[in-house]
Amino acid sequence: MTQHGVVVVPEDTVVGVAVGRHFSFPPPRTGDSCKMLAGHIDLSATMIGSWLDSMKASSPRHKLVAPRVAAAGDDMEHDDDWMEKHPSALGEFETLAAAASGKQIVMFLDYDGTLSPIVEDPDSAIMTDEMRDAVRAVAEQFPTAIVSGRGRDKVFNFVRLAELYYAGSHGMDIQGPTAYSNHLHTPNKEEEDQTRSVLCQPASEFLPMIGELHDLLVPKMASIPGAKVENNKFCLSVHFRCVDEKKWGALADQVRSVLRDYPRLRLTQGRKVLEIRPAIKWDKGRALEFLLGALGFADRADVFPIYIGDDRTDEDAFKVLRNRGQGAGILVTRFPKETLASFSLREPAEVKDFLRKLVMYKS
Ligand SMILES: O=P(O)(O)OC[C@H]1O[C@H](O[C@H]2O[C@H](CO)[C@@H](O)[C@H](O)[C@H]2O)[C@H](O)[C@@H](O)[C@@H]1O
Repeated sequence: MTQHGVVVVPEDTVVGVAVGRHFSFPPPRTGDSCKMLAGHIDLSATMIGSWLDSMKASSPRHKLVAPRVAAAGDDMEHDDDWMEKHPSALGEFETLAAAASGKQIVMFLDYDGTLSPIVEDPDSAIMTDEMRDAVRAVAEQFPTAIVSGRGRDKVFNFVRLAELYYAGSHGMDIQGPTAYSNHLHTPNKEEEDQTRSVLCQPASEFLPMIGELHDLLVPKMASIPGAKVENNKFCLSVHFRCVDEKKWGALADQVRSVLRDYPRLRLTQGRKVLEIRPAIKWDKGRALEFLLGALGFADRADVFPIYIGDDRTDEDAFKVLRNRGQGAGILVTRFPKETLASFSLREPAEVKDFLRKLVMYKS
């Protein structure tokens, strides 16, 4: 839906799922599911008339109850159905491993809600040492990238693994590893230099505009208790997780009034956050494609990208995998959600278990 020239996309909206009747993996290269979720436009069409409704819709209340933890009286019918279409990547690990067999796995990991649990204060979303060890072990086996809405430096400071690729600002700020990694099985200088030189910043011209908008929004948001503006370099996040629901309308109005003067920026909605970013054709899916190309896998049939993420912005990457007919998208969620991912995991702890299992399988 477009409101005053700004596109708003609900991120956590709980909707009915119509992605085929049964789980099929690998997913079809092109199919109804891709058409249904083609970009943000279809989804916005399901939105209820206003920003406020959209923000409220981003607070799902029905938790996903997987069969293994079902309690008496739980509404199992919907969950069973959803789980059948998006089975646990842990439960179906053998299926996934069989599909990846003989192929080069490339791992893509979202940060918030995937490697660290969602917390109230965005600056406190730390990653546990156990999770860091699991990611480090994966990166020893496969090329591994962090793909986040956060600024690249900020997400690096949380993850602190120099051997990874980082794609910050929703993929608009990409940099290769700054330390050698074992997955480069031929550690010659030329190859290492090539890897380190990977850099892509398709929205660099927007940097002054984003800075200007940040300086305008901070004093406006100061009047709304609990609101927080986060500078993610090529994007901005306006957090409302700690804002009284009665003030959400005022917050949305303030953001909308400021954005009216910036037609080259667009708005999406994440988990209790409004995300402002350049209106260019670049997203986490494009970042995934760029990195596969930089790694030399653009046209290779023997590559198996795995993308794990929890948010609406990760759907762009799941869609790329569907369109390529390659790899596996894994959605981290406790709620049944419309998604193009093939598998699911319920929380970061399960992501950690999955990463560990993958490392053990490959060693
Ligand atoms: O792509 P991601 O790495 O998932 O980044 C998306 C947004 O994540 C962060 O916000 C979310 O996590 C916070 C910490 O748990 C939470 O407080 C907030 O409500 C969530 O929306 C990050 O702070 C944002 O800048 C990112 O856009």
